[in-house]
This record gives sequence, C-alpha cells and structure tokens, in this order.
Amino acid sequence: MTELHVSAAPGTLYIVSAPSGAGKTSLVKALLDSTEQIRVSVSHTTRAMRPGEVDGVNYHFVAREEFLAMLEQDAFLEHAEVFGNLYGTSQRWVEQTLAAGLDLILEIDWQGAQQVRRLMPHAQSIFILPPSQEALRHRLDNRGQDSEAIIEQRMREAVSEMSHYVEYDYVVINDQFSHALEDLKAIFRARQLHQHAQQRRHAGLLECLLR
Ligand SMILES: Nc1ncnc2c1ncn2[C@@H]1O[C@H](COP(=O)(O)OP(=O)(O)OP(=O)(O)O)[C@@H](O)[C@H]1O
Ligand SMILES: Nc1nc2c(ncn2[C@@H]2O[C@H](COP(=O)(O)O)[C@@H](O)[C@H]2O)c(=O)[nH]1
Repeated sequence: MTELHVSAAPGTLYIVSAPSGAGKTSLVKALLDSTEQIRVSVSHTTRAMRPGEVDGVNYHFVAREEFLAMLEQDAFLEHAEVFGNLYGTSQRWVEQTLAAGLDLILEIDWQGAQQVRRLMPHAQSIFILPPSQEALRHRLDNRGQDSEAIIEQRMREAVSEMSHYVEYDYVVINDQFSHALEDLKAIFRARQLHQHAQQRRHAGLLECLLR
C-alpha cells in the first residue's frame, strides 16, 4: 500500500454480492485491473481450496477451530456460514485500507452485507444477478471447479439469495460481461465524483467560482 498515493479522506467501502457463479469475482477482478485506488478484501474461510486457488490471495484458508478462535477475539467485521462453510472479513484490514484513503470491495453474501450496513451505513452495495437460472447453472458447470453435489446445493440456494437484491443500492445484470463491467465502472466512477465534490466543497476549493 505504501507506494500508492495516500489521500487524507477515508476510502469508500463497497459490498458486492451475488449468487455463486453469477460472475462477481470475474467482474471485480476486471474492475481492479482498470484502477489503482481500489482494493478487494481477502476473506478468511474454512472452505476447502479449489484447484488453482492460492492461500492469502483468493482467501486465507483456515481450519474451523482457527476461525472460531478469531471470532472469539472479535477479529471479524462480519462473518457468515455459507453452504456449510464459515467466511469472515478482517476488521483490521478494512480499517487500515479505508484509513489509507483506498476504496475497498467486500465480496460477501447477503448475511454479511446486512451486518456491514448496520455498522457502516455509508457503505455502497451492489448486487450482481445472472440473466437466468439456466445461465447460472451453465457458468457453475463450465467453471469446472465444484462437484455436481456442490453445484446442486448452490443452485438450490440461488433463488433465496437473489431475493435479497432489493436490499442493495445498485443491481447489475451480468449477461454480456463487457456491459456488466461498464455498469460496475459507472457506479464506482459516480461515487468517486461525489467524493471529490464533497472534498472540494469542504476545502473551499469551489468558492472561487462564486466570486
Ligand atoms: N457474463 C458472463 N458470461 C459468461 N460467463 C461468465 C460471465 N461472467 C462470468 N462468467 C464465468 O462464470 C463462471 C463463474 O464466475 P465467477 O467465478 O466470477 O462467479 P462468482 O459469482 O464469483 O462465484 P462464487 O461466489 O462461487 O465464487 C466463471 O467461469 C466465469 O468465467
Ligand atoms: N459473509 C461473507 N460471505 C463471504 C465472504 N467471502 C466470501 N463470501 C461468500 O461466500 C459465498 C461462496 O463463496 P465461494 O468463494 O466459496 O464460492 C459467496 O456468496 C461469497 O460472496 C465473507 O468474508 N463474508
């Protein structure tokens, strides 16, 4: 983080949720490739590592006992059990990143989103929907990283997860990837412009226009 421009104003916290397989990780990765000032939180999880995943990059993979010990120590800003596994966001990482003036994305489920909204009401939340349940199923199949039983479980829970989209500030439909990415970029850009305008107002930088 030290090599980056560090602003005096705290960064904005974004929550991105979606049913498993809708494409949130792919979209967030593409968004991060296009900017330097946004970070994504690396959650702790008790889920087994998928082929190709790297500890500390995709997740901090921990045993259930370790996760529960961290929970006991209030290490998590939010946590939830999803598909039988525990997931949590490091409170310290969130505080440090925002304090450094960087924007931060939490890729978390609706339960975690509800907890974060209660604690940080200014967080901006985005729900990503697939164009159809059939498309969602295809994406989970084509990703080729989960067993048939796990895919079935994720599809069974997709509808109830998607019903929470109404709780979010923005909804993006990920049909054409490039269009969904443009929508996502527009949300971040609009928020950055809003923040810049506020900072300039507070610093009195726009007053000269009124003279
Ligand atoms: N618009 C799209 N059209 C077709 N395939 C897509 C699209 N967006 C993403 N995919 C593909 O769908 C699969 C699932 O995407 P991804 O892993 O990003 O989903 P996710 O929402 O992060 O799922 P999870 O919560 O399980 O990690 C990947 O193989 C990805 O390449
Ligand atoms: N509440 C939280 N949910 C999280 C977190 N990290 C990931 N997730 C959500 O879990 C499911 C499954 O993810 P997968 O990588 O195992 O496919 C998905 O909805 C994620 O958004 C977290 O820290 N807290």
